[in-house]
Amino acid sequence: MSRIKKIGVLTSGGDAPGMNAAIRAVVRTAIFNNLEVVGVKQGYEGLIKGDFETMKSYDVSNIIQKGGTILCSARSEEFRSVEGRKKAHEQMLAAKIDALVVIGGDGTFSGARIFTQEYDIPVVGIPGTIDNDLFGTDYTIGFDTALNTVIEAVDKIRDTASAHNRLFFIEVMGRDAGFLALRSGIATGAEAILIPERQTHLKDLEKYLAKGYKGHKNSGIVIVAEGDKSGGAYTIAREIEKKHPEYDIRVSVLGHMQRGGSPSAFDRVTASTLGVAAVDALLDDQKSIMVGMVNGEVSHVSFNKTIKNKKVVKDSLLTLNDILSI
Ligand SMILES: Nc1ncnc2c1ncn2[C@@H]1O[C@H](COP(=O)(O)OP(=O)(O)O)[C@@H](O)[C@H]1O
Ligand SMILES: O=P(O)(O)OC[C@H]1O[C@](O)(COP(=O)(O)O)[C@@H](O)[C@@H]1O
Ligand SMILES: [Mg+2]
Repeated sequence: MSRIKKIGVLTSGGDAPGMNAAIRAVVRTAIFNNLEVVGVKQGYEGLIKGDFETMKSYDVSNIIQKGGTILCSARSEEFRSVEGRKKAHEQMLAAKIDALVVIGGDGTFSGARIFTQEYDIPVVGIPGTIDNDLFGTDYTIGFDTALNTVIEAVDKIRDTASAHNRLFFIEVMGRDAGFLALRSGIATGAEAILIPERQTHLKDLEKYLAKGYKGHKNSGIVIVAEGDKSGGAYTIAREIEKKHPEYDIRVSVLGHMQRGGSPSAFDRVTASTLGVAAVDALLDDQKSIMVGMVNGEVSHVSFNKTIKNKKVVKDSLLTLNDILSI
């Protein structure tokens, strides 16, 4: 029999579509198992301030389809300090919260790992980030929705690019990760994809463009991940413009619209599955783990493993785009 009676749930880091579906699943699974559940507002900031709200089943009605997070999210500087985490622990003791479900990305889990090393509190993580950059899960909640949002935007840009015979550099999110750029590039038939995990030389990019955009096509799309080493879409566009004044170049930075919107069916189902799995794991006395999806099944990966290992970008996908973009 688990000793856990009351759990807290929070969302942290960049928000992602499907976080609400995960909150709903955590709250309802906890109640189903006769646990009390409190929502912690604004991620670790709320934990430090004791910003807690008891949640009932009806508090999570009508949220499965909503983007953002009803609990709000934050990037908390204070939680990075020993004092900040001490305050968070004191607030948890005062509210009699025995365990936590944290929904977020790699940073959120790094914070959770340190917290569980300092204090003996069971914490289970649910991967929620549009970046899909977590080792130990094929998908993170929000990635599929963001991907579809990017695709819709790029398709529209392609229409106007074709009408004017233009070359567009489109910047998508991903400070450290190129998964969104890579998949959206393939799905929109981009002429080139630039991601942080690979160095693309200007000469190679010029070659692609000479073959594709200036070869026989009436438009060109280069997808640039925010964190690409070339310095972002504007920088790389300027470099190409200097060498090729004959190209008609435009830049579009998609920005935070990529993080909003109603979650896709895939993200809703993944979020629901992982929300249930997270509470089940706590009831099973597991701690310091992330629940994820591998080959369609729920996986359990230690925070240590998911933090220390880097999810690998498949070379085969880059090769595939090289073949298809000629
Ligand atoms: N090394 C760390 N120690 C303590 N807390 C951390 C650490 N790294 C991240 N965090 C906490 O997790 C929060 C979310 O991390 P961040 O990287 O912004 O987003 P994500 O979880 O989506 O990757 C940070 O604002 C911070 O409060
Ligand atoms: O909203 P902010 O603070 O500008 O952060 C932007 C970053 O957040 C993300 O959207 C999501 O990153 P995290 O999930 O790691 O928080 C990145 O793709 C992007 O680089
Ligand atoms: Mg992150």
